[in-house]
Amino acid sequence: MRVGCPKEIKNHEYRVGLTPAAVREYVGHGHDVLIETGAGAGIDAPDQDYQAAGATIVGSASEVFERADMVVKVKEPQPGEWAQLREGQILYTYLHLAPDPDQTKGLLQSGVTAVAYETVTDARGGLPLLAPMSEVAGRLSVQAGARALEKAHGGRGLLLGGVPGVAPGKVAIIGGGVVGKEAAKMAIGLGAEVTILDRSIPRLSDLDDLFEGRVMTRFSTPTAIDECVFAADLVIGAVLIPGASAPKLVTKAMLPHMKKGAVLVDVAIDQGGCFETSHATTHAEPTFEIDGVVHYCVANMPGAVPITSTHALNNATLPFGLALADKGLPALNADPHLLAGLNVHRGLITNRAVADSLGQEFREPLEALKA
Ligand SMILES: NC(=O)C1=CN([C@@H]2O[C@H](COP(=O)(O)OP(=O)(O)OC[C@H]3O[C@@H](n4cnc5c(N)ncnc54)[C@H](O)[C@@H]3O)[C@@H](O)[C@H]2O)C=CC1
Ligand SMILES: CC(=O)C(=O)O
Ligand SMILES: [Mg+2]
Repeated sequence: MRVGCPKEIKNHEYRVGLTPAAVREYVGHGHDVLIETGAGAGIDAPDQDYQAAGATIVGSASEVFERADMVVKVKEPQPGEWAQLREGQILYTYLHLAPDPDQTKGLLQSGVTAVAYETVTDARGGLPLLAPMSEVAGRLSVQAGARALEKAHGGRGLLLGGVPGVAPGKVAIIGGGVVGKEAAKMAIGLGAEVTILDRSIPRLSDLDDLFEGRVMTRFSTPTAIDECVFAADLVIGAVLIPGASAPKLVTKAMLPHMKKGAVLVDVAIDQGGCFETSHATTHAEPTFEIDGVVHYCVANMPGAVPITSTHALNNATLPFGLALADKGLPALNADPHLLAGLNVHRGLITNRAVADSLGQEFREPLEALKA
């Protein structure tokens, strides 16, 4: 198969779909790999490294889209990219379609077969291709929140860890999955007072064991959310219902009851956000303020640390990517976990949560693949 990787074009997105090490594996499996010139610049991987791994460097993204049987990316395709996709081609990347009807329409019209990293599953009920970026974003969320809390950045002017004799800041983390756990580690490391809210009692129990009393856990009800959000200096939104739009757990009406200059970091923004007042921002302009509350809603947080993120992402995407390249569409029939990643195929939506969130028709993926 001919596998292609264009340079990412989203605002301040410096990750790349394939590392030279991944290219070497695809080439070792007998595939041709096309890399857009400069695609690896953000991870300090020049064209020569890709050539040494066996790739062919091409001069433009359009050549990658035109010649590749499978396009490997990081972020959801941008409007100029949808137009270049076609039937019979596989797109392997993050998509986050539930809150994005325009992109969904673009993909449906292209006829492409689109496998979304964020809905591929594993045997333990996890999301193995989302997890590495959730680890990065979870850790970054506290860094971003701490910075936004600085007075010059619009925040309360509070140091999360306090100092001897002065109380630390309070951090409320809504959603105790991968993002929530990593955020908690960082917030504890800074010395903050941390509460994690989740709807899963087994998850709260695991977190309680893991942190040995260093975090408070709360079952996530509207009342518990009110209490924690109103008391917090920093709130991190980290909930997920896989594939679906995020539930709005912090409403606009709650903002006036929060501390002035408190910070909301909505990591779940890529699924539409879990704060009613969130809208996606970019690394160029990451924050905005509503009712005295600073919002940070960057939808590609891991793009800020592309070296760490790209290697972590490739570690996870490589085995499934090789299966797709080796077998083509039958790889989806052969592996229910990879099949769970199929979101769009030849003009059909094949992920139920995506279809339901968008109010569109759902087609069983195995049935769609037969069509
Ligand atoms: N903005 C960015 O750059 C990035 C965003 N993300 C996003 O972060 C979000 C979280 O991802 P993960 O931690 O990997 O998901 P996860 O599935 O590991 O954890 C989500 C948690 O939310 C909990 N939850 C669901 N409904 C809840 C409710 N009403 N109240 C409290 N908890 C609730 C679940 O029980 C689960 O423990 C996702 O939307 C993901 O796409 C991930 C990476 C980067
Ligand atoms: C998961 C995601 O949206 C990201 O890594 O950018
Ligand atoms: Mg995103």
